[in-house]
Amino acid sequence: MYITKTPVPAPWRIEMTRYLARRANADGGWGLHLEGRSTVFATGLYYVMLRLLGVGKGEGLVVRARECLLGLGGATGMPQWGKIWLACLGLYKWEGVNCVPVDLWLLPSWLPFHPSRWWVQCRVVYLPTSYLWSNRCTAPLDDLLAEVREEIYTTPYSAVDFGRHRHTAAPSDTIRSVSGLLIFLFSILAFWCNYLRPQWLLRLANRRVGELMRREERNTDYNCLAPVNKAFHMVCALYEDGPDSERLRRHRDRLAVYLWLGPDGMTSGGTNGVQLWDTAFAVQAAVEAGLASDPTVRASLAKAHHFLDITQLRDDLTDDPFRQGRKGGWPFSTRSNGYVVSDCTAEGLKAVLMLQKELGFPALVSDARLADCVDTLLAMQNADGGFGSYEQTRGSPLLEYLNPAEVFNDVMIEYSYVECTTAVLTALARFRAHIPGHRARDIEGAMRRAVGFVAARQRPDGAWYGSWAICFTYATFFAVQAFEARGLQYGSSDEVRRACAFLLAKQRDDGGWGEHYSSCVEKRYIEHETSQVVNTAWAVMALMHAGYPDPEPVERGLKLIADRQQPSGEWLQEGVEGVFNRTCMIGYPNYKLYFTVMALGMYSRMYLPKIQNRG
Ligand SMILES: CC(C)=CCC[C@@H](C)[C@H]1CC[C@@]2(C)C3=C(CC[C@]12C)[C@@]1(C)CC[C@H](O)C(C)(C)[C@@H]1CC3
Repeated sequence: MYITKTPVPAPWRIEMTRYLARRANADGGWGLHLEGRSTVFATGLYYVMLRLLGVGKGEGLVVRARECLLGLGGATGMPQWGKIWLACLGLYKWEGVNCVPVDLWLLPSWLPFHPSRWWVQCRVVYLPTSYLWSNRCTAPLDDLLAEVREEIYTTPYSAVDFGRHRHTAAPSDTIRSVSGLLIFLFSILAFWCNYLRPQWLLRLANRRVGELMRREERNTDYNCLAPVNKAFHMVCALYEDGPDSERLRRHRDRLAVYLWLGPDGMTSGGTNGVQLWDTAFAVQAAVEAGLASDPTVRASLAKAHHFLDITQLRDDLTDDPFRQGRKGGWPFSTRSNGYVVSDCTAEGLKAVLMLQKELGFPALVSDARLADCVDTLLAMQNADGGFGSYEQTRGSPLLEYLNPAEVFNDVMIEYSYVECTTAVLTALARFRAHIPGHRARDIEGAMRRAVGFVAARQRPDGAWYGSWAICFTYATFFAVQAFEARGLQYGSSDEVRRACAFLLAKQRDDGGWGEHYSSCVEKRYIEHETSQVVNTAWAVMALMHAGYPDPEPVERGLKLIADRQQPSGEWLQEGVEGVFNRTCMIGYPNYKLYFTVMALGMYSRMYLPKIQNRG
């Protein structure tokens, strides 16, 4: 907003500053995520943000943040993604940013390292940043920027030798080191970009990148895939189309979709919301708990049903060869986001099937549209039998050697995930039970290969590693459902028995489960200081899906969940729930509301009748 001279409304300034003040660590800095220790990446960018929001150099929040930043070595240690922003603002020189050449997008797509083969979240970030880097887009220096320049380094700005800091990343920020191969390639590419590449080729590549960017904007109603590429696109729109352009105006109109005003102030979400995902699970929880006969809940389910109907993606994109087929699928948030996600599609499909085929809701979504959904899912399966997030895997894991980001691991290509795979498998099973005539053999084959993938991913200790929430309890909750969908439970499957043994070994004296987010980072089960209702809900549901014969551990877990429910009906916020890229945590504040209800409901459906029969 600062670069494009988009005024920040006064309430936003106040609330964003309040958010940063409430979320600052004791050392004055901020981390990569809500609970993380301070890094140069976060502290440096938030420092600059506070200053641009008008907070004075001498104010406490800013003074403490500056001390923290300089204590961590100053902004030269910023990872590449942060350096790009500083360079756009003229607070860092482009010669100190490793190259992101636009030329990449002119290469033929059969090349094994072509950007179309990268994970879409990564690809969409390097598209606009290639434009910004290759054209050295820099905001004009003004008084404020000139001041801030002098505040973020341990030496005066003029004394920083930026060219020497291309590969510098502070120890606090280095989750992975950039490969020697890439450092070598960077120097060749920099030479090409700086000295050899003819101007006409730069113009051609700029035009190509511009077309691809406009396509992304058009296809997402100017939201773009996520806030990271959205912000870069908005700056590109200024440089390509000018300050008064229609394109920039449309970007401005779509800023607020990412902003979230909560009790701590205003922040940005990782997406334009969690609408489809939360709706699909809330529906499943209500159905699981047998609440659909309650008139209030039924009215709310009817509205959810309408939302599921209007959020389904109804067509494939004809103008974008890089995009996965999406007809009949569901996105994570809203239809305007437009990107199909395998497990969002699966959970959406399950919710619609429950409502329409099991509870007698009207057929808003026709069988033909449900069949489109299944076709799209089947086309997303990977060669290893698993399912990725947005697309089929298109490149080799060797591409990780070309990952230029210091802060994110395993982001270069799509991988198969246990959670996504199970979600799809269970959705296919439910679909086949209701519509047995559509591609029954393909579905059977896909299910067989999917469960094979899940089985192969089980760890020797019986658990599965979770990629999208914390962590082993989450993935194990999914994985046992994959076996259940194939008729395999405690009595018939060794894998399921080992999964139960793992979970039982982690149950705590108070009956709950509590997993700390560092499980994701360190890839081993790490206890939280306290039991967590969300982990507990996943663990007891896993035991129930597994058909674990003894209800006692399940009951003890549910007792903890019930005891923590507030008189208002809600559960209070506990530790952060989600994760991406192994290291970055992300909140899912509704998990504590619907997974708890789902667990309680599942028990009342499965066990209570048996107990009542026993008298
Ligand atoms: C690269 C950066 C920092 C971009 C912004 C963050 C995005 C990459 C994150 C934010 C939310 C996020 C974790 C999400 C997902 C992918 C990565 C996202 C979009 C997906 C869709 C992957 C599949 C998962 O099963 C699930 C559906 C839970 C999540 C939802 C949120």
